[in-house]
Amino acid sequence: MNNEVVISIRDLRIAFGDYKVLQGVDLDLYKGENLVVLGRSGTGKSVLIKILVGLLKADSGTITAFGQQVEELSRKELDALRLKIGFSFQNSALYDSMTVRENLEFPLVRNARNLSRKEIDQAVEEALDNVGLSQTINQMPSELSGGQRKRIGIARTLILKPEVMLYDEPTAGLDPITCIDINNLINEVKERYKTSSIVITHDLTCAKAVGDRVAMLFDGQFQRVGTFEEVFDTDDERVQQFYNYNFVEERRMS
Ligand SMILES: Nc1ncnc2c1ncn2[C@@H]1O[C@H](COP(=O)(O)OP(=O)(O)OP(=O)(O)O)[C@@H](O)[C@H]1O
Repeated sequence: MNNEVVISIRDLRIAFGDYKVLQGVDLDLYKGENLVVLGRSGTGKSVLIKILVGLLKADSGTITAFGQQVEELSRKELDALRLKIGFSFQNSALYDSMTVRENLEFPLVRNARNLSRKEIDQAVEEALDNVGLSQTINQMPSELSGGQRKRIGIARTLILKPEVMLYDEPTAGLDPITCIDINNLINEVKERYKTSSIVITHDLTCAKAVGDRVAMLFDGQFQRVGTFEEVFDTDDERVQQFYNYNFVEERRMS
């Protein structure tokens, strides 16, 4: 991690009707770090990610990405920016009627990069190899386990070589061993692709394993930001409750 900021969010606000979800969010993502966003259900984590990728528009506030103020970009500039930010959806969002190969080719072809057949094949093979699933290239998503589907979803995002990765609940619905595999993969992606990442999760084991820093959202703002240990070293009841609930749940499950 270094001191270069790749995404900077200032005083971001959004409300749905009278319901204020984000109420002045400030956050910096540094180059090369994994930043984990924690928060209870409904605190606005997904809303924040959706604003970052342009699926939702904030009521006010600024986002600066790679030195450009997002609100001031033209449509064309925004499209170029979106290619630098890869979004790995919670449900992997694979196309069930396409093979793994076709799923991976899709973003390359759609973004019309004038690649040759050979270049496409190489990119698919490399992305699959980097998530450890070369052998699944001709399989259908329905033939894969939940953990494998997550990996393919991540490979499909990585194939465009984004500078920033956004992971939405990467370990949701996976068993504890598969969760460890996915955590390791997130760390490997950081090393191999030199990405900066925002990881949204409820899973404290994941937060601890991948987070260089953790940011905890409640009452519409990041109330605590720091290393995992720094964030949870507090008497704040809401933070303690979140910590205890998570680890108690995990013990119950194991
Ligand atoms: N398009 C929308 N219109 C109206 N309300 C919305 C919309 N999107 C989100 N919300 C509301 O904003 C709040 C925050 O939602 P969000 O999905 O960001 O929560 P979250 O922190 O990601 O929760 P979870 O961990 O359960 O996924 C919720 O109360 C949700 O109902």
